[in-house]
Amino acid sequence: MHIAITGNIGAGKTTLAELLADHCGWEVLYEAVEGNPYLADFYADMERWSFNLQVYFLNSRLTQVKKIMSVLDENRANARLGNAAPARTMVQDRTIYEDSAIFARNLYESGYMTERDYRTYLDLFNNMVSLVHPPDLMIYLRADLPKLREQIQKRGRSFEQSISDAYLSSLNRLYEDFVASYTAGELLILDMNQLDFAHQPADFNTVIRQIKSRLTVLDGTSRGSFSADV
Ligand SMILES: Nc1ncnc2c1ncn2[C@@H]1O[C@H](COP(=O)(O)OP(=O)(O)OP(=O)(O)O)[C@@H](O)[C@H]1O
Repeated sequence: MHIAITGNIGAGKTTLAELLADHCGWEVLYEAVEGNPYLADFYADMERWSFNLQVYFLNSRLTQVKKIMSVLDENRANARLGNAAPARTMVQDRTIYEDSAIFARNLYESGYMTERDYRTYLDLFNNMVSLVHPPDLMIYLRADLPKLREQIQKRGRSFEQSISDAYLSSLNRLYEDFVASYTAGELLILDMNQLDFAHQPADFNTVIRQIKSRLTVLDGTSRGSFSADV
């Protein structure tokens, strides 16, 4: 099973992924911030570094997807052979779809990426995404601006403190568009303005119940596909 957590900067994806790993024994593929050679430069000068960062993220996301595909292949082979090994569930902290439909699109629409670079990026994205299966379940963490701000401040990464309200709001608008038209797989929306699963066990139980009920309806459903246009 492949589960993805999607949402704006500071929405709580990493926290949820960690809790799911602890509670359900699922394996998480995190978005590596340490070691990202462009992120700090990008926040200091988006126009200069937008294309470089997007290519970097595309590649790292494809690496994750290849790992997930190999685990799912292994699950299927074990099931075919009647092997008793339990099927592994992989949790992905942000998807390749968000890089294109939200971050790259926002940079292009805000004038931080040229049309030439954006078209090249989309060609690369569409080529890559044709090899990718959507997750079985996508969990969208919806959070308003004050919530995102609070989280970004609390975690205190220095290069993220310069992120503007306008940037976060544009991303939120694109996230809402993305989720409204997402039909490639099962989708669960969690309202992070109301839920505090990191500190309230009752909230975490509610989330777990909702995830489990979505997973039970998955049997027998077919998967969709995804591509992007300028
Ligand atoms: N395609 C992208 N383009 C620009 N910035 C990106 C892209 N993907 C990720 N980022 C940035 O990389 C950093 C990743 O941080 P992290 O993995 O902690 O995620 P996050 O979005 O802050 O999630 P959360 O707080 O919900 O766990 C953030 O600053 C995020 O905005």
